Amino acid sequence: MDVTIPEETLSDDAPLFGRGPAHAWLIFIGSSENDFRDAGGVWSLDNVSKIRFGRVSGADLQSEVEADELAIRIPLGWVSGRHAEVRIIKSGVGLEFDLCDLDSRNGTHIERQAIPGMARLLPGQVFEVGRSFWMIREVTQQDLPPEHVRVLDPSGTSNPALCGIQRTLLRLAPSDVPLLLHGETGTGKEITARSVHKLSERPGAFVAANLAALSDDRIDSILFGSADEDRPGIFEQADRGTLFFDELGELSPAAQTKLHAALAEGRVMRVGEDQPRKFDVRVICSTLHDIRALVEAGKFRPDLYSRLAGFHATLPPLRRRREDLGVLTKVVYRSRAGAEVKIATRAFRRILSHSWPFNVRELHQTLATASILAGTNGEISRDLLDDILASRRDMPQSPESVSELRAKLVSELAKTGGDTAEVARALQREPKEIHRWIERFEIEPDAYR
Ligand SMILES: Nc1ncnc2c1ncn2[C@@H]1O[C@H](COP(=O)(O)OP(=O)(O)OP(=O)(O)O)[C@@H](O)[C@H]1O
Repeated sequence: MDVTIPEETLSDDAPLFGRGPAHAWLIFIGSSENDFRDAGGVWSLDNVSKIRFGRVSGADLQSEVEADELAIRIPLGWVSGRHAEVRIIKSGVGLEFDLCDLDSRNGTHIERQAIPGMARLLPGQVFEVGRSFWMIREVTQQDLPPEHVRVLDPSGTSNPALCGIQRTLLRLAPSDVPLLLHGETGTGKEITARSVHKLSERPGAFVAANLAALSDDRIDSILFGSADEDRPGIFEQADRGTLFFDELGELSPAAQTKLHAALAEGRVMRVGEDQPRKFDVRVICSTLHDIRALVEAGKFRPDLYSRLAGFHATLPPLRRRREDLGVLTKVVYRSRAGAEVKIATRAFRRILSHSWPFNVRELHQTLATASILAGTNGEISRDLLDDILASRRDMPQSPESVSELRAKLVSELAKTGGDTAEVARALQREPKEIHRWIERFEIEPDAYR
């Protein structure tokens, strides 16, 4: 089957060409044949002009640098003794990579296409050497090994952009600098916020709030608490801890004003009380939207933005960090199914070529379902994955029929001028759900503005 990888998945590296001295990493995505052992390994290619791939006996992947050659020895029977090599050429525009098959028994592939002897390999492309999967990434500077950031991300990352973000977040974690985490749904914004809170060693609680789902009249009691009910608001609950606001870009103007006032004053009054209460919170916000664009469009208060975005990080979508798919697959299906489930190599190729529009959450759910449905031999097959991914295309879990739902969504978008927060309120749904439907139906909310 022909698979075309969207160009977007490769583009991480493109802007780096021509920007000073080029550096690159070789990344081992992993192999389902040995349960993703050593997946996520990274080698710097500084001073390396050739990478040689061949087989080794035993269980461990081995590597050795000799002069300017990096020898990678893979413990898989599918790999030939001398299987393939990558020649690295320094050119005026940066680094260039030629992948050569050395007459191997099982061939060498780039994005699932067998290469005819030799082919140009682009950074960000997945290449396959005897059922083991690899990638080269160009990086702007000689970077720290990704092991240094594993403490923040439970599964670790070998993606240079995400390594950089996580390194910065690690350094900022013990401070009270407010963080704004931007990214598509399911990219791990909340999980990142929780990790930052854990590392901050702030003694208070981590409190997650979604103000976008609330009507303006309920916001006061949620933010500030209620004297009648003797209930603290979220600022009090998160005192000396971390307050996580989900979906910042969906805040109504009234909610923005209240939030700004509370943060500026550092104290709140419960509804029905006239005694101010001080709080000390570290704020982390997440958003699907480009808040700076909302500020420029006059839809988000600039003073609130500047108060919340001490550091603004954009978490990459899964399709732009395919080097992490081996590690993420291993972590996810192990935690769901224990060690007894295996993934067929054909199924892992499917995982590598799927675009994962709902990111890590979609990968989690797909593998969780697949682990349960895996046949009596305990193997997740390519056909099973295809069936699960195809079933998702059909519709969100909802009692309404697809056409009814779509019609309602379009009509509310038209009524509200494309205001998704308003649509969520009108349809009594979470804004996140509205965004998932919009993506699923490929609707362009801007067209209704
Ligand atoms: N690096 C990761 N390792 C393991 N699991 C992850 C990782 N990133 C995300 N997940 C999983 O993906 C799911 C979504 O993560 P999370 O809720 O943090 O995403 P989000 O970006 O906040 O999504 P949304 O915008 O829809 O709220 C969770 O089940 C989480 O466990």
